[in-house]
Amino acid sequence: MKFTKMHGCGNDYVYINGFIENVSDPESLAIKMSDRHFGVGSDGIVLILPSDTSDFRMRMFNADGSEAEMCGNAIRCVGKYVYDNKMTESKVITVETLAGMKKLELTVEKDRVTYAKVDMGEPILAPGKIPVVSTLEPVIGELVVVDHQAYALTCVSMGNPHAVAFVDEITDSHVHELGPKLEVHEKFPQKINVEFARIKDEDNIEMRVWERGSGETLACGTGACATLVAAVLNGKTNRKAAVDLIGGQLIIEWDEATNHVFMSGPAVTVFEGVW
Ligand SMILES: N[C@@H](CCC[C@H](N)C(=O)O)C(=O)O
Repeated sequence: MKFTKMHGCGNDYVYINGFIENVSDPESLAIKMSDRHFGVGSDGIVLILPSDTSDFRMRMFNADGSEAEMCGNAIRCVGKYVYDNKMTESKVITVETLAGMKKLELTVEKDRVTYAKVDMGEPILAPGKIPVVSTLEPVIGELVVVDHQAYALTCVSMGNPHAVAFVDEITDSHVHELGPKLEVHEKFPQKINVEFARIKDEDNIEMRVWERGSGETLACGTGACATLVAAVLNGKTNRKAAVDLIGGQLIIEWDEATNHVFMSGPAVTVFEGVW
């Protein structure tokens, strides 16, 4: 089976062209391929498929085999894959996901996609739909207790669930110790992606993530969108800001007129292989 390893800001997935390859058990394939010692090594796998409603369809599986509704870094790479492999000639495409249809505008240099802007749709703020057990709406500063300490979290869904903690300094212990405990906390019935964010100024945010199903990754596109929305809800930034992640930078804008969030960032092919 042919595959392509790609990344967006270091958030790396194995991409499989479902137009020509048949994957019968993507959950276990994701676990095997993602293994960084015995597999290809990735944060998960992404299937690129035909769609009845959009130009293409994507399915995304975390490194533990769980399927996620949406992936911001992966959808930019899907745009690059289909354009670079001449599956479309259009620089504006739509992609069906479990979180609805997303529209991409592709930037092409020397016949290859280098960058993409994605309309990520409206953020979901109702607690029951994120989902989070909370009486607040929007869920700003929900106190979640871990090891007898309360953490104030702002919760946002970008189709997949996120909890954002604003901190003065992001530490390894936040990400590696608190992250996994929050991921499976009883307040989050479908588990949660956890973002730790430091406000640099009103136009710049630093963020690290503990992802549901994959652990720490070098970047999270939906997480960066959720963080910008959380920062605006808390009055900490403007509606457009740069989010600096370990693996690179994403530009996120929460447009007031449409209520849509727009994410712009790079898409990179690393190598192709045969499994
Ligand atoms: N890295 C992704 C998000 C991947 C899915 C996430 N771990 C989940 O389970 O919701 C991104 O770039 O958005």
